[in-house]
Amino acid sequence: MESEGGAAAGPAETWGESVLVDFDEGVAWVALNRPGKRNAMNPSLNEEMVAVLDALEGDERCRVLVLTGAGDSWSAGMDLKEYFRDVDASGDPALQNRVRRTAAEWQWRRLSTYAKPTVAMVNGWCFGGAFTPLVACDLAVADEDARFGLSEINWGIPPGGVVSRALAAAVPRRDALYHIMTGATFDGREAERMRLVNEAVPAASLRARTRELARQLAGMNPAVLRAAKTGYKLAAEMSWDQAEDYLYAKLEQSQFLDPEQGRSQGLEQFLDSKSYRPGLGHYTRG
Ligand SMILES: CC(C)(COP(=O)(O)OP(=O)(O)OC[C@H]1O[C@@H](n2cnc3c(N)ncnc32)[C@H](O)[C@@H]1OP(=O)(O)O)[C@@H](O)C(=O)NCCC(=O)NCCSC(=O)/C=C/c1ccc(O)cc1
Repeated sequence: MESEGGAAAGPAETWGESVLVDFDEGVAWVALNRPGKRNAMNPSLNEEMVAVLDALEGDERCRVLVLTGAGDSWSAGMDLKEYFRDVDASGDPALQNRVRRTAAEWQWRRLSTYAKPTVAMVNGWCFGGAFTPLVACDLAVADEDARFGLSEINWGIPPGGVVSRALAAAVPRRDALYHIMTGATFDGREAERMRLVNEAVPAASLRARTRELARQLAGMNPAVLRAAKTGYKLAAEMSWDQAEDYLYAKLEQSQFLDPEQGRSQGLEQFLDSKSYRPGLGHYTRG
């Protein structure tokens, strides 16, 4: 994968056959790599992605993870042949359970509470099951001409896995039901309007804008970022009383786990040395 902004990225590492990882200044660019199949997610790609997420969690070269697709697709969703027809043909319920579990394992279970910030860079086709990792990523930037669709209804199934659950968490009800029920495609601009992605940009600036965002996150306090994003996501499922207790616990946990003691630095630099204003920017990490 080419790099922008003058930074030389190393050669992309392959993880098995279906995933590429390219490290560049604290950002791991993870590309689903079945461009000939529009990056449809088959069981072996799903297994590789579980391994990639595991490996990058402990890899210092990855401070932020960007999830994208090789070629002109982000992902055409689940592989209709290998994930559905071949598994049906096996007649093996245990196999079906295993492939479903592996897909869920990376597409939302690990990704949605990943220890590091995650950004989806939607560079093209995005269908069906691909909405799950898209919503699981913390932030998303799309090519304004990328095409999205909940195509399940077009080939005779309701959305499966947790696709509808992910939509309920991310987009307004009218938009979700319209697209679930019609299967109509929409572009990156429309995805931005319904807040499925943070922003949609022209293809020519997609990587540069994603890189800028990822680099910003890579420069921030990782312990506090982790507590902030996980706290938001999990508290959304709780009662207010539970959320208050949990978020205070999260706050105290982040101080305990933060080797740079960002809170003390932040208070000192504002109240004593008066070197910054928290309302307008960050403390300087020392
Ligand atoms: C508009 C596409 C994305 C691109 O069109 P194209 O650029 O003209 O490309 P082709 O259609 O010629 O596809 C190129 C190759 O990729 C293959 N391919 C292209 N998407 C695919 C594909 N999803 N599968 C399996 N081969 C494919 C396609 O068969 C073909 O293979 P080959 O003939 O060997 O070259 C088109 O391929 C397309 O409509 N793909 C299917 C999109 C789609 O409906 N995806 C499935 C959504 S449903 C879903 O994800 C389910 C979620 C779910 C989750 C969890 C659960 O437990 C249960 C359900």
